[in-house]
Amino acid sequence: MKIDMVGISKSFGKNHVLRDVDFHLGNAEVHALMGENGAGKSTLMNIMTGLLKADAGQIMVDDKVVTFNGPKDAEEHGISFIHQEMNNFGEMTVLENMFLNKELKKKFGFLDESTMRSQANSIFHTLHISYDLDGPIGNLSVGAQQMIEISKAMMTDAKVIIMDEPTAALTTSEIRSLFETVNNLKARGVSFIYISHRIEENMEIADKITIMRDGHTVSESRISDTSIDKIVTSMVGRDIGEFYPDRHTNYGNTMLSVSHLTRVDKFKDINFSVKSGEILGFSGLMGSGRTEIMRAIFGVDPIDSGDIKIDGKIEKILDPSNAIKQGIGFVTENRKDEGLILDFSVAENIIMPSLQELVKNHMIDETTKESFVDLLIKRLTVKTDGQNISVGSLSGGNQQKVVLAKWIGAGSKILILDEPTRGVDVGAKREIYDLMNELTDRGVAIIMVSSDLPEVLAMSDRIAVMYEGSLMGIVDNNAKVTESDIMTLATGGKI
Ligand SMILES: Nc1ncnc2c1ncn2[C@@H]1O[C@H](COP(=O)(O)OP(=O)(O)OP(=O)(O)O)[C@@H](O)[C@H]1O
Repeated sequence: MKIDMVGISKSFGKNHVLRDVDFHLGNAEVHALMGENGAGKSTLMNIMTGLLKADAGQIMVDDKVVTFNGPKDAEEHGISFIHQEMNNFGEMTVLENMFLNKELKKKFGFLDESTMRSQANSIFHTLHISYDLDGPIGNLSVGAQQMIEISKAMMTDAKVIIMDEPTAALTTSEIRSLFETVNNLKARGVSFIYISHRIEENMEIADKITIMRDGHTVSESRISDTSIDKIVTSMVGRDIGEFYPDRHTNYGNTMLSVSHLTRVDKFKDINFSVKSGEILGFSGLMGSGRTEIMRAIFGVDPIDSGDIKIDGKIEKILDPSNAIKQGIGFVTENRKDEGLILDFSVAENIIMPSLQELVKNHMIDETTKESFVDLLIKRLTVKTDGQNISVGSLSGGNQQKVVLAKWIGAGSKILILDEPTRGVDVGAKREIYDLMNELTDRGVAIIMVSSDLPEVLAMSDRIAVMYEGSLMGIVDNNAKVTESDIMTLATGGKI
């Protein structure tokens, strides 16, 4: 099936998000869609799937003009959207999730469980996967849940599958099996629209690539006719030079140290420290306990034993407000649930941990607040229509920048960044790396949890590697350390 979108425009109020955009998806084709945060990719896809209505333009399926009044219309044409935040109900079983709102019934309204089971198993068979249909879906890894989403799409006989940042939370081997599945389905005639900020992956999996900038399509090319440099330049409209800035280090005192930190079933006997001016990378597979350690340090989860020292003094951090008082900031990996209040404005979110400094005579000093927020929005180049619009209406990458702005504004001395560049475009990534350098130059201690190995190797001064709740080692990062050394430790091996 092929889809052509022609002359698509869309505005939200005064914000012209898409202007006369063309997008062409061929039959049995993997088509990468790239562009900076806020370029309009999700909006375009929301129009293709009937979630939003375009102000102008046409959608054609196999050369026939179609009108989608809602997601059901698009689904009936075989178009399926797998969102980044999957809408699974963790307590429900795999089978229940797969047939949610699409339950098969026998006569008299009884559930036709055996047919549902055999349909689910037959899709699994096609995709060469196998999961326990009766286990809670919440117990599966993100990668496995993604496979279930693809299975769901296949059950609706999808001919076009749109994936938004599908590999952001996947391990290397899960990425391999996802790619295998995509190629497998492509061979059966399914097309994919693949939205990802990871250029190397796009080059590997896609046949074609469309690049958007500021609500326009700037180029469409075959992958074989383009290069990483060309893609980056057309995305940001300029040459950004190297991906990673140089690190120059000048350490001060130890700012944070933990000894024998243990939380039963999550992590055990963790010992490490981080100095002022240092970036300590935290590597490890999904579920290895990295985020759990950070949550405990920030007082979100309790610890069972061990000590946390700040500036050489043992501190009991019982909740996040204690942690903030101790100068700790936490950019969470899960910005939607923990990092931001989506209905609140950009300004309200940014000032949250800094309220005390902005209050004069029991009132927020509005002028100081405005210039404080404005400075941070400019510093982090947050693309927003103003500081008073709701954070929920920003694009994903810009929401991430707001979380960063919040903690930088709070003047944190110890900054924990959990997957700080997930979902962030290349240009903005570079800005975040520059910012990390600037913060460490000012004496901030940074702990960076990241699943992006090139990023860990480029930006960390030392790298701590976790495996199944244990710290396997902390390596000094020098030119000799390789991705495969880190992977060896992360999978329980020794180097
Ligand atoms: N419901 C909405 N109301 C108001 N503005 C919106 C809404 N949805 C999107 N926007 C705006 O449209 C612009 C494009 O957003 P979109 O999510 O399409 O970008 P994107 O290219 O997918 O970005 P990212 O890579 O960060 O996910 C942004 O400026 C965003 O603030």
